[in-house]
Amino acid sequence: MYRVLVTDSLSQQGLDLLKSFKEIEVVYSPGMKPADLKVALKDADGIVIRSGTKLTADVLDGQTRLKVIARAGVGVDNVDLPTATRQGIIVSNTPDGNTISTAEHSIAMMMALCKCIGPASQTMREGKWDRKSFTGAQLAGKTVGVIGLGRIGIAVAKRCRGLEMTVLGYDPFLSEEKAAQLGIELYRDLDAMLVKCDILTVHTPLTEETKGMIGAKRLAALKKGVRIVNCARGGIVDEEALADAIESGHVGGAALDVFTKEPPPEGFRLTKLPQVLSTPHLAASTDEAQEQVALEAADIVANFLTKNEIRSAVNMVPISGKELEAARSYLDLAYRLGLLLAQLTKGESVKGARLQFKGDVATKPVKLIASAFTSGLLSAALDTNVSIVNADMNAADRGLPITTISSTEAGAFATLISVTAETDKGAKTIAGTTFGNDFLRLVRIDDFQLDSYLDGLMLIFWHKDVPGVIGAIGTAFGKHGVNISHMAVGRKSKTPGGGAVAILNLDNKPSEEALKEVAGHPDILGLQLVSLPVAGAPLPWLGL
Ligand SMILES: NC(=O)c1ccc[n+]([C@@H]2O[C@H](COP(=O)([O-])OP(=O)(O)OC[C@H]3O[C@@H](n4cnc5c(N)ncnc54)[C@H](O)[C@@H]3O)[C@@H](O)[C@H]2O)c1
Ligand SMILES: O=C(O)CC[C@@H](O)C(=O)O
Repeated sequence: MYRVLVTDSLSQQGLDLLKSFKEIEVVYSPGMKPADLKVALKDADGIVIRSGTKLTADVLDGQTRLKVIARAGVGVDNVDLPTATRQGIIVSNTPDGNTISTAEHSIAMMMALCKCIGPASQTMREGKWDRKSFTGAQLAGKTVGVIGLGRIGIAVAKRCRGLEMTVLGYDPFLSEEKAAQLGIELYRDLDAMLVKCDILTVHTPLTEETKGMIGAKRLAALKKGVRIVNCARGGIVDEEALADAIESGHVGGAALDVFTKEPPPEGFRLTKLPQVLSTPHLAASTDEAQEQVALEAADIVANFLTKNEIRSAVNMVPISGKELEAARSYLDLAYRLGLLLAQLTKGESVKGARLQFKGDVATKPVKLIASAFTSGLLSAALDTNVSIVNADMNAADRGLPITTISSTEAGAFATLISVTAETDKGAKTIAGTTFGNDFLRLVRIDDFQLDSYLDGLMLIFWHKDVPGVIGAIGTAFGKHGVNISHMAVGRKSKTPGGGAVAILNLDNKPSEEALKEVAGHPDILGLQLVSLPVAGAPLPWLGL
């Protein structure tokens, strides 16, 4: 049974969807305190949050059971992504569900600000009929500057065009062609755009670069009387500088849905100013948006836990459920090769690894398949869960280069993954292939070609290619009650008499005594017992 926490208010449709999975127990606890959250997460496989829950480094640190965080909304600035990633926790958001509602809110705020709706309504509530104090501005014919032209910025720009405004835009990642199609005059220099705006609206994420992007200097450079809208993230427009600029009369007013600290602290200057219209982070709070993001977030968590599908992850290579399914046997193969190589190089100091993808596997997401290999290679050595989410980060932390080359040209096999570990003792290469979708095979150990199952307990022994060795091992294991389920032998040359390697797949673990007896055979040059997950086991490379 999987346990999923929901720690912010979530629409009923999302909760119902989560509860409809019989494998999932839902704990709905909106507004949980950080200290309780840390404890509750110890017994949770997944969590669904909105912007109220702060998954800080402290809260996430040491959470070994948690596998997936779904943010019902866009911004993941309330999740410590490096800590989540380091621990192999997938973080997903629902990027599309609240775009329109948030764009509409931005337009509503812009309109209301320009028409003095907030303060005028307040005077009416107070029983006054005051027509002299309020003179608004018409939007048609005004110039609006949109910073950040992603989903919401573009939806806002389109609506502004509909209101007959001139739309200027600044976003380093939008092409001139796309901007032209949308009727947006694109600027590559933010300061050149700012001096032209009657209204400025921001729609970027909060990043190191965008934090305080509109500070005192840029506010001073704006036209006198400019109006500012922020329905993206608090802090993109510097709050202190904005309050100063409004009090000085340079900025005409501001409409704010978001704040650096939410809720803002007692005595917060900005929201007290009459020229400021504010809402408590409400842009996405519509029935439609909340239903949509809740359904998407519930779907993300449930599908990950019950079907191992990864959707809208923000901390790993993007991959659709279909692509993941198509690459699943290769991910599993690469993970097992990594795990096997780690055991074969035990006691050596691994300096890096080289991967070669040949044939069909090269048409799949090889970066992710390489991460699955790395998760296998490192999971034996690290006591943290190493999955495709955090494998590359863990390798980089250890200064372990993992390089890949791929070619769609098939060789002797329709598909082949070869992996080589460079260690202080030299290089060790193994290679594997898939037989159908479900059968994973080891086909090479160094210079030996063979065909062995890649699962469960495997006894690998290097021996002289002379008669009697295999029979003697069979007899010894028979005596000690060890059942052999499969055997593969490979030798370097085509003719007998040289070196050979054999792999026995075993149903049960041989005793020390049995291993000693086998190792004592005069023609056995070395042996190693290794262990891989049984075929069809849960997927450790996904953190499961
Ligand atoms: N108030 C709310 O309730 C609410 C609801 C939804 C989203 N949001 C916030 O709105 C913002 C935009 O969301 P979105 O879905 O459009 O995101 P998005 O990722 O689709 O778009 C963000 C855009 O910002 C641009 N950008 C990034 N850095 C920039 C920079 N330095 N200068 C200029 N442009 C830059 C990106 O290129 C991108 O096009 C986010 O901060 C999100 O958290 C708020
Ligand atoms: O959870 C919310 O309502 C806010 C959502 C919004 O800030 C977002 O980034 O999607």
